[in-house]
Amino acid sequence: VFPPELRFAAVKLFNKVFHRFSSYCYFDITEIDGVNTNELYNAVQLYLSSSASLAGSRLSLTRALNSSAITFGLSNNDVIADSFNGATVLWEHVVTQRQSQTFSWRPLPEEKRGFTLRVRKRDKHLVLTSYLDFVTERAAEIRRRNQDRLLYTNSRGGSLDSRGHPWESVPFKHPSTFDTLAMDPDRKRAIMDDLRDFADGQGFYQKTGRAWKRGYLLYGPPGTGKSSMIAAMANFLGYDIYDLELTEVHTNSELRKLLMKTSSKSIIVIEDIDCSINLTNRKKPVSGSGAGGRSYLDPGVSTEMRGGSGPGSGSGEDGGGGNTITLSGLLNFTDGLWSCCGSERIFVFTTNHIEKLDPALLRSGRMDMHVFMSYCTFPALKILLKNYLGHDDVDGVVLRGIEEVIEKARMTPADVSEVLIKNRRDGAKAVRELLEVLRARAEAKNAESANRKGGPGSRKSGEEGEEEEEQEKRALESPNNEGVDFDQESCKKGGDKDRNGEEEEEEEGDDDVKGK
Ligand SMILES: Nc1ncnc2c1ncn2[C@@H]1O[C@H](COP(=O)(O)OP(=O)(O)OP(=O)(O)O)[C@@H](O)[C@H]1O
Ligand SMILES: [Mg+2]
Repeated sequence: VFPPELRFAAVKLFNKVFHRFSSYCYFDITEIDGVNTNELYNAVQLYLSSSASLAGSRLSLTRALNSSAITFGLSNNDVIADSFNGATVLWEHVVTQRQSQTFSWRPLPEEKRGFTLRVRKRDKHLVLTSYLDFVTERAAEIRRRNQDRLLYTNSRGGSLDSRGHPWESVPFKHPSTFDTLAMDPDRKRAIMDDLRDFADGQGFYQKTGRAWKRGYLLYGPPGTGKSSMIAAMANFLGYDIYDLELTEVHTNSELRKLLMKTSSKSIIVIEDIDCSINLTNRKKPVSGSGAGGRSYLDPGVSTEMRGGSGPGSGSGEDGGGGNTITLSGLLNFTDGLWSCCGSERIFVFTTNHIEKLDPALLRSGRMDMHVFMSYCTFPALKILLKNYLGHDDVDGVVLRGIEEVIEKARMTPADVSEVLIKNRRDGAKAVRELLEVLRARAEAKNAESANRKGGPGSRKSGEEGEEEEEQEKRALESPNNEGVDFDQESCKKGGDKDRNGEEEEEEEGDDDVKGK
């Protein structure tokens, strides 16, 4: 009856009058904004999934790729109220059919989805300044919690994937936690506290002008739980892991690019740092680098490096021809200007031979914590018993026997685990056998040291002895030896001076000496 223009004008007028007298204003958050996905839409959806979980009348359930958790969401055209700092807001999930004739460069979903947020006009400012930020932050947190952690690797030798990413990822499902990690409970607690302080330390790092990152150096014999510790750290903090294979990285700039593509809240791991990097003189590209180029750090070269590897030396040079990673490149990677693109990152280096590392890597502030992973101690053994047998109330006599010999036997937690796994169905037998093995080992060690005192001719007693002898020899030969001690000294001093309450664990220094 009415001409369309008149109808349109009437609706417009009505809306205007309605809005003038209404005490609410409305915000539309559509799923697709032009051609881009609207991040805020996803954030709101996730946020509501946590608060809506029980209050809503009708909920939709989703499970994301790689996730083990189910999230709740608002169903189509359903409404839910939320409150924030005294303001009440109303969310409506609006779903309409999309007209099919619209042209688009990329296929759009058939439904047009969006959230409409209704707020009182007087709360508008609060909502725009704080509430939406709060929603976005909460969503990020939920996303992290729901998503299984990822383990990234750069093992493709520098090639990029279809999205231009140098890292490849798989879901990270390592079951190691600090509960199952066998080590001295006090040291374990200290590490957990340190990690917790780090994760909560945004304000501290801001205030002190430090990049929000932390370095851990885990060292000790094979099978003492260095890799397990890294997994436990990731599970404890809920961080992703970037396992950096240095032999696959060819230049310093490649290394920098890899770093730039890591996300915050992650652990960047370089395992066996002493073997995986060919630390070379900056001006002398070494042909042996690359996939097969695993070589031990040459002490001569490292001495040469030491002169030029002070804090200021790592200023981004790509080693002459630019085809090899240098120590300075690595140092830049860990604590140059580039290390702070992104934040909240932990660097973990592991090594079986700390004495082979260049002092520049060990200097204070670079690797904040030096953690010695030692042979199995009695408290650590108790944790292993609990892990593998389900309890640690073992026959008192056997337990005392074990306590007596365990330090002398110098068995790694991996070796102890092996014995326990083999007999895990029969706990009593497992510990009896463990005691036997420990005694045999302790005796062997005793005999060995007696032989050693007897002179060089009588030294070679089995593989073990040889290996230990080898290690010892290397430790003696290594010019970095004083470097380590000096470093730890300066670490402690640095801790007093500028790292308020973040000082090293003193006992590690002692352990370190013991370890050699
Ligand atoms: N401290 C420990 N607590 C619990 N389990 C341990 C511990 N140390 C070793 N293990 C067991 O031994 C196995 C090997 O340990 P892991 O890989 O962590 O050793 P590692 O120190 O990284 O050795 P490597 O130096 O050879 O890399 C693990 O699968 C784990 O089950
Ligand atoms: Mg390991």
